[in-house]
Amino acid sequence: MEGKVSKERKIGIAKVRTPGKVIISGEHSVVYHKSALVMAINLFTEAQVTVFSREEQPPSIEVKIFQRVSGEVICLYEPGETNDQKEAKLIEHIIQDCNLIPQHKITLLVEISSQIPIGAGLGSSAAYSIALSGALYLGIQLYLGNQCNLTKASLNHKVSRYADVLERLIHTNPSGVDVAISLNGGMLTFLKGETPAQNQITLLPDASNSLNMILVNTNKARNSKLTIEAVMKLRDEQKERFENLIAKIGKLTELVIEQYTIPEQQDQLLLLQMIEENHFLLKELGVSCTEIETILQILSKFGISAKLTGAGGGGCVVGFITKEQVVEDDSLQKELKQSGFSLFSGIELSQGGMTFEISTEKEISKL
Ligand SMILES: Nc1ncnc2c1ncn2[C@@H]1O[C@H](COP(=O)(O)OP(=O)(O)O)[C@@H](O)[C@H]1O
Ligand SMILES: C[C@@](O)(CCOP(=O)(O)O)CC(=O)O
Repeated sequence: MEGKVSKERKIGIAKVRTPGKVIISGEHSVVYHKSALVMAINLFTEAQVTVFSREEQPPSIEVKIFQRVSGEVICLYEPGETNDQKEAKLIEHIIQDCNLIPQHKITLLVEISSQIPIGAGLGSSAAYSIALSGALYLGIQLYLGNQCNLTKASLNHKVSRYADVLERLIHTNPSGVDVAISLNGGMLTFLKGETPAQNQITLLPDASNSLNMILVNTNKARNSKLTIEAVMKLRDEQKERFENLIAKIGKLTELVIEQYTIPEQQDQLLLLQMIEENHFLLKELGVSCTEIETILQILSKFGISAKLTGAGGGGCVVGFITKEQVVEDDSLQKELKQSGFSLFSGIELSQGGMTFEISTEKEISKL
């Protein structure tokens, strides 16, 4: 990619890395101001930006976005023909917010790479929004020579606002929970406020629970936007039924949060029952599908309590077992595979959230 910009002076490189997530309880109801419990997982999206200052005319701020998928490089965004794209709107927003005047001659080459499957309910859109926003912001700061003034807090603040802009363009009405967990990492509870500034985020540093978690992908790609819109349709067409279901999921989630935060109240079997009840309510809300139900049946044969995670309609199922429970992994894997599903291996909590690395000609700094 560098060959394309040989007449330009390289200023530096910045990298942003941020995790995906699993919603333990509260998907959909979180959009309607009920609490959600969510954890970051060890699958990451990374964006690397290389910053060039151009010498030749005309002045302009050029951004190109590439994605690396299985060794192949695909162009996601180039200036010119694709200006109605969501990425173009984000770039415009960040340029304005950074007061970058068009007299500048700057090229930002962004390369995205991701371990998070897209459209699987594991927060790929939020991780993409954060990684891209962070890379663009850091690229501009590098160009302006402002990198020494950056603090982690100010970066988090900027990136959460920018990522929210892109998430709104990808989804219809995101709650903000995915951006919050990806930025912070670990485990947290999230309550949507009337404005994003009023969102309540409570980090759960010591949230340890005696349950083990497994993750299964239906391999049925779907779009969160459509599922969120289907729930909005239910709200508009069957108000009472919708409100009843959202209230029940909200209450159940509060009880699940207690299980994770009040050690004296921990009751593994009760928690497993609540996971199953949560799935039943999500199914009633209309966001399950045949593939998810088939996975639930398979998992139940192995004694695993499970629910869909994320927007539903496809995507992933999260299953829980007690530490004492023994599951025949090979048989489970075989049965899931035969039906076209995949069991993730090695998925665990990611304590860290978004991280940055900046390198100029002279220095390397990590934030
Ligand atoms: N790594 C990525 N690169 C480019 N776009 C992405 C990436 N991840 C997510 N997206 C965008 O987000 C959309 C999927 O988001 P969504 O339906 O919410 O699924 P998920 O549950 O995985 O977040 C994609 O259609 C695409 O527009
Ligand atoms: C359905 C919802 O609660 C979670 C969506 O998660 P995902 O996009 O499927 O990863 C929507 C939201 O909170 O914005």
